[in-house]
Amino acid sequence: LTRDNFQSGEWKDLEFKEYNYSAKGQPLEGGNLHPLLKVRSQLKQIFLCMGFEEMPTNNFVESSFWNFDALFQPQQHPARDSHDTFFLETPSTTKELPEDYVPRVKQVHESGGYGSRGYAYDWKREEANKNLLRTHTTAVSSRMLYQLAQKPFAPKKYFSIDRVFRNEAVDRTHLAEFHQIEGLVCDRGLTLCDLIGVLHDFFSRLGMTKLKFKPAYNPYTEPSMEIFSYHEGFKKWVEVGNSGMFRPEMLQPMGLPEDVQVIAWGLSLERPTMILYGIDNIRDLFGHKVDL
Ligand SMILES: COC[C@@H]1[C@H](c2ccc(C#Cc3ccccc3)cc2)[C@@H]2CN(C(=O)Nc3ccc(OC4CC4)cc3)C[C@@H](O)[C@@H](O)CN12
Repeated sequence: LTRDNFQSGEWKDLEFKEYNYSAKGQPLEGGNLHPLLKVRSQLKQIFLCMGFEEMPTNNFVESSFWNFDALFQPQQHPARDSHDTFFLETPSTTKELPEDYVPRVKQVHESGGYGSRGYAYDWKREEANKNLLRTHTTAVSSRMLYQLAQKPFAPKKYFSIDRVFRNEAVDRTHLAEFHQIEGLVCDRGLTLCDLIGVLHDFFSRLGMTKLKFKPAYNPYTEPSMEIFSYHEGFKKWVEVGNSGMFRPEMLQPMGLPEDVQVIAWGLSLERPTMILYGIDNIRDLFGHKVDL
């Protein structure tokens, strides 16, 4: 039956078969949410249920100052080399740094303070001005903690889940960029026990109830711990993240009260997604399939 033969009246001389009301319709090809986005919203819900606020991470470009110097990461540290970090050509430098804070960062790098000996080198403003693609969301954490220090102190719990960029060799499980997940708690009198406790709470919400911790090193946390979880499926311990207590050399120059500590941890979004979805090549997570 068409519009034409209906309007012309031709339909009266035509023969039509019975309408089959139980015929199945065409399968609807709806879209699917991307696995990364599904795991990201699951993790966001976990943080929100734990009372954490999301940090604003909508700046991929960062200054070396917030990405490294504010975190007490020395200017000669290998991670600051262009072999590990993507530096920008245009705009190559930032002009906006808090001029009252920069001298305190310079001082703590050069001669320490707050019980630290510092690194005894000439800290250069030009190095701190260099723009880069942030290598970790801890750059955002440093900005947020500095802002927190500019107001009368109130405890805070922050989280971030966003893209970070590292100039590293790519392989089956590593790309030059990945999504970092980071949580931090800022309060008076926090200890390593509080860090271990919040890690058990967080990872238990991901089904990981058997954790163990190994001493580690980060330039901006002391003590630091690698986090391992026993994977019943693989029957082995899997490294599921890194954590630590931000150093006084990072927190004190910001102006946070002396009795305030910050515990923090991080993991990637790709690793849990690949394991949860049984994906063994990270390229299968992104775009067209490139068989190497
Ligand atoms: C360039 O590598 C960095 C990335 C990424 C990572 C590592 C450290 C941090 C951090 C931090 C930090 C530390 C102190 C203070 C603030 C932030 C963030 C991401 C993962 C961190 N890792 C990681 O995600 N592993 C992981 C996480 C969850 C998971 O869930 C499965 C369902 C069971 C499985 C695995 C550990 C390793 O994969 C590691 O080899 C790769 N790491």
